[in-house]
Order: sequence, then C-alpha cells, then structure tokens
Amino acid sequence: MSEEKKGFFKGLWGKIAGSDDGGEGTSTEPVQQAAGPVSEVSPSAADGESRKAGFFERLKQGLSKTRDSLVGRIDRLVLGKKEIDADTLEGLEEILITADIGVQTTVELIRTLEQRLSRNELKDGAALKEALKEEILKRVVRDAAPLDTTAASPFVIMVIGVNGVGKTTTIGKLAARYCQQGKRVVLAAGDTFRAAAAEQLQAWGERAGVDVVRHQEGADPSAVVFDGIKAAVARKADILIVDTAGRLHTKVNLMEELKKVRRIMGRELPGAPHETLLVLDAATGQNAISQARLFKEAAEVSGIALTKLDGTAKGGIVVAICNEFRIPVRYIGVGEGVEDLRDFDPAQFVEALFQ
Ligand SMILES: Nc1nc2c(ncn2[C@@H]2O[C@H](COP(=O)(O)OP(=O)(O)OP(=O)(O)O)[C@@H](O)[C@H]2O)c(=O)[nH]1
Repeated sequence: MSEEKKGFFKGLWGKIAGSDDGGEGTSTEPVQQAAGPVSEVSPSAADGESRKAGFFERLKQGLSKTRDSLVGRIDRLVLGKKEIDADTLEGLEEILITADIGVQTTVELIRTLEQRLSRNELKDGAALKEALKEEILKRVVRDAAPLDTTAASPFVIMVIGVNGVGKTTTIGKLAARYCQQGKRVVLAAGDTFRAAAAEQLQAWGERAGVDVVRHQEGADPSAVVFDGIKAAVARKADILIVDTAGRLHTKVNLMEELKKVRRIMGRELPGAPHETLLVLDAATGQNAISQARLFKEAAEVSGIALTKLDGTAKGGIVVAICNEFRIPVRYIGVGEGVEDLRDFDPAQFVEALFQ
C-alpha cells in the first residue's frame, strides 16, 4: 500500500476511534471501542437527538457547495421579486441545469412550476422557492427505501461501479457500520484486476475486525465469490459484501464478468445477490448519469450509493438520479469519515439543501 493510502487510513480510523493518535497501532482495539453496540453509544433519547442534530449539521456542511451553487443562485434570482414571470422561470431553468439536476428533470420541474404559476400559486420569490423545494422532494422521496439487510442471512451485497468512485471506501464504511450494529460481516475482494484493490479491502477489514476473503491478483473473481459465500455461510455471517472490478480490458468484458459473478452467487446461494449496489461519484456530474444508465441496463442495479457530495457543487445529481432511474438511493457520502456515509433520507437531504 502506498504511504499516501496508509496515511489516509490512519487519519480516517483516528476519526472513528475519536482518538488523536490517528488510529495508530495494528490491533483493532481502538476501533472496537468506538464501534461498540449502538445502545452504548447513545444511551439516552437526549443523546440520540443531539446526534441527529450533529448529523444534520454535518450533512448541511457537506452539501454547502451544492447549496451555494443551487439555492444561493436561486435566492439571488428571486430575492425581493414581487412577481414571478416567464423570465424568472427561464433563469431558474438555467440554474437547475448548471447545478446538474439534468435536462429531463429540469424540464419536468419547470413545466410543473409553469402550471402552478398559471394557477396563481407562485405570487412571489419565496413562494417559487417553496414550490421548487416541494417538487424536488416529491421526486426524491418517491422511490426511497433504506436497505433492509435482514431479509436473508447471509445477506449478500454486490458492490459495482467504475474505478475511483469510492467503492472500496464505501464497503469499508458499511462494514464498520454493520459491525457497530453487532452484525457479523465478511468481505470478498472480487476486484482481482487492480493490483492494490484486495490489499485496500484487507486493510479496511482488519481495521473493522471483519474477515476478508481474497485471492491472488489476476485470479478468477468468481472463485473469490465462491469462497466468500462458503466462508459467510460457514461463519454464520449476517452480511457478505462483495467488491468487484471497476475496469477491465473492455466495457463488454466488465459487464460479462459482473454477470458471471452474479450467476455464481445465485448458484451457490439462491436469491443472492440480495442487493446490487451501484456506487457513483457525485462530483462527476453527468458522467454519473451515463454510468447509471450503463450499469442499470447490464447489471440489475437495485440500489445506489452516491459518494463525494461534500467536495462538489454538482449535488443536484441526486435529484436527477432519483427522478430518472427510479432506483432507490440507499446511501450518500458526504466526507471521508465513517460517519460521513449515511442512509439517504430524502426529507433531510432537501432540508439541508434549502436551509
Ligand atoms: N470527500 C470524499 N471522498 C470520498 C468519499 N467516498 C470516497 N472518497 C474518496 O475517494 C477516493 C477513491 O475511493 P476508493 O474507495 O479507493 O474508490 P474505488 O471505487 O474503490 O476505486 P478503485 O479501488 O480504484 O476501484 C478515496 O480517496 C476516498 O477517500 C466521500 O463521500 N467524500
């Protein structure tokens, strides 16, 4: 592992353990301390409330660039407007498109707002902003569904997505979070194509104190998955998370391999994978939309994780993804810490965006 990656892991796990030593040391002790049962972390309802408030503030902070580029510009457009007209809606249309809400969703939103305008529902700038917020919420809430991992045991999550979107980090964060909930987790390093992928996953596994099934670089990913399922069943794991390659020699190869991996899973454990989680990098904007289209067609995606919403002004992509693909967004990533991968809560998201 590169020094840079080592440094990253140290910093990250320092944050989880809440220690200043940067997560120093090889034992999993500091992690287990912080990753105790949830009830120990939040013993009272008051603590629960303050944690919730803390989460919301962090979400707001994570979304600050998007809020500035979207809501900040809308505020400037409508500020003090006593009347809304076609020009205002045209200005709004441009803002929505440049904030990566996507052409299709923008056109729908503007059409709906035009109808509301013609019904005299948008009397001023504040009413327009409120109506937009409502219409966005309608579209992000429609298919929202948190991932229920109790539907099977082991519950198999196959994680897919192109290189660099945050797949391994997301798997690591999920493993740590499920461990916190007292679940038994196994990871399978199905990305045998990229040299450091299994190593990176192993590091996450060690830190979270979960088993990682891995083979040599270049091995057949299906063999890793086969062993992963055997290990998860033998160890009575609640959850098996399978990493997959994000890049192969060609796109066709990649999709064929994902299909093969899926076939093997289903053969070894009927019903698996129970979730095919597509990871997308929000900062790539419209590229994330193209990736969603490609993977949806070829890989039976059942849920989406959108990462890196913190570093980007392109957070409008969440709205586009929810509205255009009708696949539930399960998680959003708003930072590098474990706490920064969170369940996607549409109402909270829209509130954080507009506040
Ligand atoms: N700021 C921020 N960075 C993130 C987030 N999620 C992942 N990252 C960073 O994105 C980079 C790439 O993440 P990886 O998990 O290595 O991505 P990957 O998809 O597994 O990439 P490959 O292993 O190359 O296939 C890392 O530096 C992560 O820390 C997020 O929500 N916010």
